[in-house]
Formats: sequence, structure tokens, C-alpha cells
Amino acid sequence: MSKGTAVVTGSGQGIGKGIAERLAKDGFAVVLGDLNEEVLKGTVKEFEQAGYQVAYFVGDVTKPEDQKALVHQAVNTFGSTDVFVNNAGVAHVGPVLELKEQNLDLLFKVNVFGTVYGIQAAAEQMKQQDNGGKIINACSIAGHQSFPMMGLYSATKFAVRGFTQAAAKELAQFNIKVNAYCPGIVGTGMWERIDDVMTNYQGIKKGEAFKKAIESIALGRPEKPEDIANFVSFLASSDSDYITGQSILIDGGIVFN
Ligand SMILES: NC(=O)C1=CN([C@@H]2O[C@H](COP(=O)(O)OP(=O)(O)OC[C@H]3O[C@@H](n4cnc5c(N)ncnc54)[C@H](O)[C@@H]3O)[C@@H](O)[C@H]2O)C=CC1
Ligand SMILES: CC(=O)C(C)=O
Repeated sequence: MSKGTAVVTGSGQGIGKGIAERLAKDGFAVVLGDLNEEVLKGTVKEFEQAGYQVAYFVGDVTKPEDQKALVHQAVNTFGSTDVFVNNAGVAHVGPVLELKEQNLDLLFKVNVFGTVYGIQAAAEQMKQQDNGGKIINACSIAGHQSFPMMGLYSATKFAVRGFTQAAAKELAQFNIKVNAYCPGIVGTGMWERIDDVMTNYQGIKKGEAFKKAIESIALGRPEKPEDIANFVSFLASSDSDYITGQSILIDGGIVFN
């Protein structure tokens, strides 16, 4: 039996894809959103071949109209939006003193504006549904602690934590829960790009920055999208119905709050 409909932004690849696949296995109809049409269509094909109930929308989370259209796609195809995962995000690596307007603009637009527009589009629909819903945001260890060369990225993830708390307080009256997942070091395309930039800045060998980051993990291995998907599966389920406004670390032991 279908558990309802889950929408995941930035789910053509990486963590979002892992989350969408887990939610599909849990019994949700899934709607995948991504800016990268080619990658997105490849993932949709894989999901169809696996027998999952899937639809998709090519769009940009920085555009409120695209976030609304993504929710409409879910409602028109499967009848509701019960879970909305604001997963899409971008990283920037570089010292605070070198930050340019275009760096600030891109990171805040995707990570912060995108999350706010996603919360708005999802809540507008969920408020009309009898059973409320779950909004789940992508934060990071960098949303709990800032790291050198990651100041801009960290600032955006601190903002995601702030909006997660405020939205949880405002939307509780509609039975909408808002939480966030905070991964550590996940071996996706994002970390490949972080490693490339660190390599240039620090004059180290390719892969060294990633290796060094892994050495900081108590559990001693890089994180996999499945590690995060396990937790998002819980947040999307009724087992988490009494949790809201939290930004939870799933990092194998890097940041201890
Ligand atoms: N990789 C890591 O170590 C960590 C990642 N995160 C967060 O997890 C989330 C997912 O990260 P990854 O899967 O690693 O990234 P990724 O770069 O591997 O995948 C991100 C996906 O989002 C899409 N996307 C980017 N901008 C978009 C936009 N404006 N509109 C729609 N889609 C867009 C991309 O096309 C891509 O398919 C991000 O919010 C990231 O900040 C948090 C902690 C650690
Ligand atoms: C990409 C990211 O969030 C970290 C902490 O590496």
C-alpha cells in the first residue's frame, strides 16, 4: 500500500538519489526534482526499471515558481505531497577574505533561498491536507560548526538550521513537522569538487583532502548516501511524529554537540 507521496529536490544523483530510492522502497510514490535534466532522466529510468512509482520535474530550487510546479507535479500525478525533502545544495571552498559577490549570491540562492521556497511550496499544499506532512531539509556538520575554507557554505547551513526551527514552530499548528539531516563527509560529486579545490589551494595531491577529512571520523569510514537515507526514512515515517525543529547529526562522529 502506498504511504503517500515524497518529493526530493536535487535527487538526480548523490544523497538525494539515495534518499529517493529509500523512500520508494519504503512504499512512497516519489517525485524527483533536479536542475540537471540528463542525470535526472537517467535516475528516473533506473527507478522505473526497479518498479518504483516515480515522476519527475526538471527545475531550479532558486525559483519559487519551479518549487510550486514540483509540488503540483506530485499532486497532479499522485494526489498529494506528504513528504518534501529540500535536498538540493551546492558547496563553495575558499577563504573568507577571498569571497566574491557571485560566490555569496550562488550559495545563498541555492542553499537558503531554495530551502525557503521549498518550505513555502510544500507547506501551502500540506496545509490543505488532513494529515499535515513532513518537511525535511539538508543541513550539514557545517551547520553546527564552521570549518576553514568552508565559511560561506557553513553560513548557509547555519541559516538552514534557523529556518528549520522557525518553520517548525510556525507550522506545528497544521501538523507539519520540519526537521533537518546533517551529514558529515559523503563521497558524492560534491566532495570530489571540494577535494579538487583543496588540492589547488593547498598544493596537495588529489584525494588527500578527502583522506584527511575521513581521518576525522570516529567511525573511520566515509559516509554513504544510504546512511543518510536510513535517517530520512525515519523522519518521513510516523515513528518520528513527535519530533520537530531538530537538525540531527548523522556524521559517524565528527561534531559532538
Ligand atoms: N556530500 C557531502 O559530504 C555533504 C552534503 N551535504 C548536503 O547534502 C545535499 C546533497 O549533497 P550531494 O548529494 O553531496 O551533492 P551533489 O552535488 O552530489 O548532488 C546535488 C544535486 O543537486 C542538484 N542541484 C544543484 N543545484 C540545484 C538547483 N538550483 N536546483 C535543483 N537542483 C539542483 C544537482 O544537479 C545535483 O544533482 C546538499 O544540500 C549538501 O549541501 C551535507 C553534508 C555533507
Ligand atoms: C559538503 C559538506 O557539507 C561537508 C561538511 O563536507
